[in-house]
Amino acid sequence: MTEAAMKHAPEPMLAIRDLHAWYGESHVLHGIDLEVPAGQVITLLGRNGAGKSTTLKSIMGIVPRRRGSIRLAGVETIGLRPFHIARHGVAFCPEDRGIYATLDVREHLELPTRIDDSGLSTEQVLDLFPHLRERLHSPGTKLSGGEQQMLAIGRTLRTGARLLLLDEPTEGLAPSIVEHIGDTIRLLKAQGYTILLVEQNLHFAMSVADHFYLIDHGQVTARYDRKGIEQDADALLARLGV
Ligand SMILES: Nc1ncnc2c1ncn2[C@@H]1O[C@H](COP(=O)(O)OP(=O)(O)OP(=O)(O)O)[C@@H](O)[C@H]1O
Repeated sequence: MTEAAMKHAPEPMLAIRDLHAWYGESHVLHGIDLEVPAGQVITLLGRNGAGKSTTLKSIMGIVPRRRGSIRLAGVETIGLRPFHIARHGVAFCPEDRGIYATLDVREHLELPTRIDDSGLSTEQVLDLFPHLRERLHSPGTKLSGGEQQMLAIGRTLRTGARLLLLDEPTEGLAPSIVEHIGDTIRLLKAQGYTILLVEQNLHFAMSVADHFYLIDHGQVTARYDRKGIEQDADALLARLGV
């Protein structure tokens, strides 16, 4: 690309450079570099403990100590607090889904802070996940794992965020529900959302993602496009230990 073309290239939705993160004395990310272009689905793959969740949490600013650069649509956020980072249009679905016993489905959907008016209404979320409409007054923890995951994703869509960070959305779910989550991710992508996904299920990841990063010991050790991941899938499955 010429210098002039580079000047006019749009900033990626998310650009991470030389990201380090620590829990107390424990140094767990060792210079992560990654880019998430707007409108794409990117998956982080890696063994347990590799640093995938910590990468997502670092983007949200909820890791105690981090260093490097995390730019959201060109804006540096490494020094910002979580609330301010969220206002730049990013929302996080944690691995434990963050669903409460004391709130019912409707309350979970009415609780999120809206960053602007582009967030879905509760009705629009219920149209996307009709199962939830039938469970509107059920306490969050009485829902099945799949319903909890739909609620966790639905809650992020209420905020108006356009970059969604999903941590292992298919973990522990039955195949038909995994398929529904896959359909939802493809639909969100078609609607222009950008998604950064952590996933252990390689076949699921291959069915939704455009690009893949392999994380090992807090570093990116490989990058694949769709074609590359298909060619390397068997070796990768052995490497991931799944
Ligand atoms: N709150 C914490 N306090 C201390 N160490 C932590 C904490 N959370 C994670 N770690 C450690 O940081 C490293 C990276 O963990 P992380 O959860 O990011 O890995 P992961 O790739 O997401 O794997 P998993 O699927 O097991 O969550 C691991 O060694 C883990 O034990």
